[in-house]
Amino acid sequence: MTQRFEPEMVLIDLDGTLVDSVPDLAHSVDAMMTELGRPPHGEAAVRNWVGNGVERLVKRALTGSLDGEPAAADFDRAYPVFLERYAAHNGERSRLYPGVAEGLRLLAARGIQLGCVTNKAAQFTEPLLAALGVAGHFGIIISGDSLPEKKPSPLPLQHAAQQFGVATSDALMVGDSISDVKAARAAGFPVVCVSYGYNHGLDIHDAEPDAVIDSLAELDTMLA
Ligand SMILES: O=C(O)COP(=O)(O)O
Ligand SMILES: [Mg+2]
Repeated sequence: MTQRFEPEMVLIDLDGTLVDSVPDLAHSVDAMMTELGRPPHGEAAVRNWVGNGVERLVKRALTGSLDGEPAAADFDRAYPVFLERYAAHNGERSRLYPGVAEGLRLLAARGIQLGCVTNKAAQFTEPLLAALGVAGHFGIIISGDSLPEKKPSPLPLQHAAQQFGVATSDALMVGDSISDVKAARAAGFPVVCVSYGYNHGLDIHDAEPDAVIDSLAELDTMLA
């Protein structure tokens, strides 16, 4: 039986859900690596490293591993280079995934309140949403550094629900990664994941979201 949802508010993740931002992130990571005199990683590696914020991305690039901790001096040298490169190139090669523009329109047409909850730093989130022409859909935008904790903490989701005056049971989280599922579960939100995003190279079905969709437009078929 198809799962049915009846949300008053839908919170949507950014990287890997609304936007394929890896081309710009990988370009900036590789520009940083080159500037540090180190070999570039390429898009395929960077794709598995996105989703826990830009600091963690830079640490992953420096160590070549998901949980690696570089020497503080290496990080302090690399991080500002990455920030400067990404600020200059954010949005250039990034695109909305197919079905996103239509999916947002369908949600808005139902009168559902929309928020964007991302681990991306605020300095990059707002220009990216604006450049892709979708910023106006979101009544709230919560970035990775907007609050003391980011996903997988439930805090950003709880904060958005509170701002909209919506009970967590009347909310829905839509994301692409295990962090979105963990944050939603901890906040008491139902959660739907997209099949196409970034989940550190793992199948998102293994995280056991309530449903998996192949495009944001497909969500409309699951709403009561
Ligand atoms: O890792 C990031 O910077 C952003 O990730 P998110 O939009 O998928 O939360
Ligand atoms: Mg994501």
